[in-house]
Amino acid sequence: MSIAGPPDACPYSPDYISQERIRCLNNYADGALSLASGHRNESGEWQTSLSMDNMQNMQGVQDLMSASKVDAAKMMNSSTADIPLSEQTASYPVNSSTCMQAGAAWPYPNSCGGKDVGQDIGMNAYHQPDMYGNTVMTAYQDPNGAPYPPPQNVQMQMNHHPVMNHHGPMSHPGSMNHGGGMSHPHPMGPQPGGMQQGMGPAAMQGIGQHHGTLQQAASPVYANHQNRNFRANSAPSLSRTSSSPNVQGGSPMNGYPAVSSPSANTTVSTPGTAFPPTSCNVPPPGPTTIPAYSSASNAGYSSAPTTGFANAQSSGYSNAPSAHAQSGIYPTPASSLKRKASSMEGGDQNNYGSYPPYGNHGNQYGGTSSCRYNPREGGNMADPNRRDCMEESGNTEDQGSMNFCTAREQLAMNNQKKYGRSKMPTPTASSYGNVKKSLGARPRGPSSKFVPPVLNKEDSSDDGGQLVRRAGPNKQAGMAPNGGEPLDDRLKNIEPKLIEMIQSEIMDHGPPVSWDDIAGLEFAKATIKEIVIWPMLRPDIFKGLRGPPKGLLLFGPPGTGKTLIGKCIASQSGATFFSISASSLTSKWVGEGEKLVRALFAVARCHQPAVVFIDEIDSLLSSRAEGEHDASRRIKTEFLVQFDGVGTNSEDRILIIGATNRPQEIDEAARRRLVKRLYIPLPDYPARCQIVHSLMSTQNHSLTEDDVSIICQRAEGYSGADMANLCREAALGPIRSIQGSDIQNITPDQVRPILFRDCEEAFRHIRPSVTQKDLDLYVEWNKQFGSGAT
Ligand SMILES: Nc1ncnc2c1ncn2[C@@H]1O[C@H](COP(=O)(O)OP(=O)(O)OP(=O)(O)O)[C@@H](O)[C@H]1O
Repeated sequence: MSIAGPPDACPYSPDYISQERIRCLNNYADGALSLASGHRNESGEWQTSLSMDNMQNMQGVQDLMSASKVDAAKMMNSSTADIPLSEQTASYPVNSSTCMQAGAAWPYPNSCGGKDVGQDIGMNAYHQPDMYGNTVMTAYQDPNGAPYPPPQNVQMQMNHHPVMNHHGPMSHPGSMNHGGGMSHPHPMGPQPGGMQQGMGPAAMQGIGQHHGTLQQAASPVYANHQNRNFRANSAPSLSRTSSSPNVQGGSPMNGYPAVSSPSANTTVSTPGTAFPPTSCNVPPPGPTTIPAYSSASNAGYSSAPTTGFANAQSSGYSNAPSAHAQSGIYPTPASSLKRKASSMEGGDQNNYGSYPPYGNHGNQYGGTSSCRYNPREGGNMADPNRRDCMEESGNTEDQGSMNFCTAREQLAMNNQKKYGRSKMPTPTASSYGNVKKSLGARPRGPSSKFVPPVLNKEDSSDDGGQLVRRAGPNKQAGMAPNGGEPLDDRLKNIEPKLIEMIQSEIMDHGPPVSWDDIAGLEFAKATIKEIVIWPMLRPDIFKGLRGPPKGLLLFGPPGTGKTLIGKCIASQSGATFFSISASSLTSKWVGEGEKLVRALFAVARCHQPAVVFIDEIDSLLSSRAEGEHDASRRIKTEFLVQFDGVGTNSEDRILIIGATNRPQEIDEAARRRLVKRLYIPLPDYPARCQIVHSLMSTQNHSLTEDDVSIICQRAEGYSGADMANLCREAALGPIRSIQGSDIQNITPDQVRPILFRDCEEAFRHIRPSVTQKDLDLYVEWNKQFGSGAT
C-alpha cells in the first residue's frame, strides 16, 4: 500500500527517473488508498500526499481548469467511473512522466535541508521548460510519446473553463488580489506573470469559498468528489490532460505536485518524484521541475482545490480527501474525525476551518511546523499561528494530526496574539449595540471566572450579598449563574436564573440620590422621611403601631420626580433599591412574570432593608377586567400574595413603592395595600427655579437671576422632566451657532455660553407635557384617596 521511501540515488539521474516512473506506475492503483488519504505507511512514517491518486485528483482539477466545455461534458459521461483504477491505468495512458511531474518540485526544499523552496530556489528556473531539454518533453509527452509544446497562456485556459467561469471570485479582481499568496514567497517560488495576474488567487478563492458551486458545476472532477468513484474518474482525466495541449499551456496538474510537497520527514516516498539527496544543493534538472506549470499551481491552482475540497469535505463529502491528495498538502487521514470536526467547524466559507490544509502545507514544505499559506491573511505563508497550533499539540509522532488546527484553536491563538491571552474577549454590552442590560443571565464567556463546584470558605463567609452557593463572577451580588445552590433558605425554590436576572436587571446600582436633588415636593419629602426613612433607620423605635407602612403609592403626572423619590428613599435609608417596570413584567418576561414576582420578593427579603420600586404599577395592579389575560391575572395575584407576605415577619424591612400616572386604574385591593398615597404634582415656581439652577450650574451660561425667574414663570405647567428638556434645548443653542465645519475642531471652552435667547428659543420647541385636564384628575383622585389631601 505504501510507496517506497526516499531513494538514495540522485533523483536527477536518468536512472533514477526511470525507476521512479516505474514505481509510480506500480503504485498507481493503491496509492490513493494510502498516501493520498494522508495515511501513514507501515513504517509509521508520514507519507507525502503525493501519490498517483493525488495526481489523479490533481489531474481532475487540471481537467477542470483546462478542459473545454465539450471535454467536460465528455468526462461527465465517461463510463469509466466504476472502472477499477488499475484497469483505467491501462485504458488511459498514464505515463510515468506524469508521476514525475507530480512530484517534481516538492522534494527540493526538504531534501536540501528543509529550506523553503520559494526562498532558495528560483522558480523561474523551473518555469522555463526549455531549460530542461528532453526530460521535460518526456514529462509532457502525449499518449503517443510526442512532446507537447511549451506552455501557452494559462489564463486563457482558465477563462475558457465552464466551471471556473461560473465562479465569481475567479474573475473578480478583488479576489485575485486577495490571494495574497501571490505576493508571498510561496514554497514553489515566484509565479509566472500570467498566473499571478490571472486566475491564480481567484481560483484559490473561487474554489475554496464556493465549493458548493463547484459541486454543481458541470465538472466531472468535482462531481466525482461526491462519490467514491472520484479516483476512477480521475484516471481518464489524467490521460486526457496529458493529451491536451492545454496541459502544456499551464496545466495546474503539473503544478499540484509541487504544491503538495511533502513534509520534511516525508522524504521521498512518492513515485515519480525526483528527490535530491540531502547534500544536493544544486537546482534540480529539468525533469524534476515543471516549467510554468508549477507557477500555475502556485498562482492559485494549488490552493484553490485545497481550500475548495477542504470545504467540500467539511460539507460531508468524504471523498474530498482526494482533494487533499490533489494538493498533497493535507496528510491528515481523510476519514479522520478530527479533520471532519475541523471542517465542520470551519465549513463556512469564511471560516478558518478550511485552512488546516494550509497548515499542513506549510509544514510539509519547509519541514517546519509553520503554516506557509493562509489566504485569510492575504497569503501569509509563514503564519506563526500554525506553528503555535502545532507546537501546542505536542504530538510529534502524528505529525499529520499535529498540524491540524481547528477554527476554534485558530481563533484562540489569534486572540492570544491580540489580547495577550488565549481566551476570547468577553463581549461587552456595547458589542451588541446600545443594549444596556440583557434579558436573563449574563452570558458566561470563556474569560469568566472559574466557578468551583465546591463551596469554598470564602464563599460561605460572604453573607452580605452571597445568596447562593457556588457563587460565580458576580459574587458581590451573590449570584451563581449556573444554578448554584442558594445559601439563603428563602431562595431555595427560586430558579437561579431568575435570581440572577433580578440582581442584574432589576437591582439598581445607580448613583445615590439626595433630597436636595429633588426640587420642591416638600410635603412629599417630609412625609416620606417620617413614614419611611426613619422607621427604616431606626426599626427599634418604629415598631408596632409606629411600624412603617409596607406600601407607598406615588401618583401624579409624568416626569414629576416619582422615580427620583424612589431612588432617594433607597439611598437615604441605606436600602437596596429594586426598580422594575410593571409593564415589562407583563410583556418582557411573558410566562416568567409570575415566577419573577415571587423571586423578586424573595431576593428583596435577602437584601433587607430593601425598596422595591414598581413603576407604572397600574399596569400590574389594574382593576380586574373581563377578557383579562390569564398570565397578567396570575401575576397580579402573585404580587398581592407576596405583598401580604412582606409584613408577616415583623423583622422585614421591605418597602413597596408603586408609581403611577393613572392612579384611578389601580385595583382597589391593591390600593388598600398601598396605604400611603402621595401626590407628586408638577413643580411649583420655586421648584422650577431650583431645577433650572441645578441644571445650568453644570454649564457655561450667562443667565442672571432675572433671566431664570422669567424663564421659570413662563414655564408654568411644565413638569420636572419638561424643565430638564427645556434646559437641554437651550444648551444646544450655542452648539447650533457653530459653523458646521468648525464643530470638528472647536474646543469646549470656545463654545459660547448659554444665553437667555437660547432659552427663549427653547420654549418654541419644548412644550408642557401635562394637560390641565389630567391635572384635574390627579387633584380629584388625591382628594379622594391621597394621603396628603387637604
Ligand atoms: N422634582 C424634581 N426635581 C428635580 N428634577 C426633577 C424633578 N421631577 C422631575 N425631574 C427631572 O425629570 C426627570 C424624570 O423624573 P422621574 O423619572 O422621577 O419622573 P417620574 O415622575 O418618575 O416620571 P414617570 O411618571 O413618567 O415615570 C428626572 O430625571 C429629573 O431630571
